[in-house]
Amino acid sequence: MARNKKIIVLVGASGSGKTTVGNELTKHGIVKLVTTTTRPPREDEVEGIDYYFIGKADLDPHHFLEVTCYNGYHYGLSLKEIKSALDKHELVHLAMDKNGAKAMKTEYPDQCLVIFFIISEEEMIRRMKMRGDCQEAIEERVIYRHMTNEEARPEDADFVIENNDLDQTVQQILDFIDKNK
Ligand SMILES: Nc1nc2c(ncn2[C@@H]2O[C@H](COP(=O)(O)OP(=O)(O)O)[C@@H](O)[C@H]2O)c(=O)[nH]1
Ligand SMILES: Nc1ncnc2c1ncn2[C@@H]1O[C@H](COP(=O)(O)OP(=O)(O)O)[C@@H](O)[C@H]1O
Repeated sequence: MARNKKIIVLVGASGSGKTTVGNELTKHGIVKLVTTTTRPPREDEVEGIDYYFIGKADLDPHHFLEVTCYNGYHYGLSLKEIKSALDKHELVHLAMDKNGAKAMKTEYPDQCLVIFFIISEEEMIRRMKMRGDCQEAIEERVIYRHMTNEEARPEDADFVIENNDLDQTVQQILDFIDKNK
């Protein structure tokens, strides 16, 4: 695949801002890759925009570049989604956990740029509350953070950022992408 194509992978704990920053990147013309999940949709999530929502029985791993299990649900990037996007676009982005980022780095070593968001536990909880997550979901994600050492920078991160000021974060990421084109 052409080296000038770039896949921006946003990684970080729940509430760190992957979705919000991803939406801003979309506004800047960077196309979002929509992944598939067995998790039920949140109130404001839209099929085909946030995720492709499917039942567990419908997830055939042969159709996916990778599948991860996060907090009891499966998530995966379909081969169809990535192939069709990379045929048409130079620059794409998506949010993934660390397993997904590793798989993408292995598959697309020259194209993949992993951006890792640092967030304290206190701020993560505050933001999940602000997003409207229920207490149970928040507790599950905090436990998941502890169990998986989610806050540790992944070894394959290309850029690490504290998403405090959204506009600043987006600009820093756009600058980083420009430098690595
Ligand atoms: N490996 C992998 N991770 C994914 C994929 N899609 C989403 N994720 C990640 O799965 C985790 C859980 O996502 P979600 O339930 O939407 O929770 P959120 O992080 O609180 O918004 C997040 O770290 C997502 O970035 C995928 O296709 N593959
Ligand atoms: N830089 C920021 N400052 C303040 N709030 C933010 C910032 N980035 C995101 N948020 C808010 O934090 C919450 C969680 O963000 P979200 O993008 O859903 O995180 P993630 O996709 O990583 O789980 C949302 O309510 C969002 O509006």
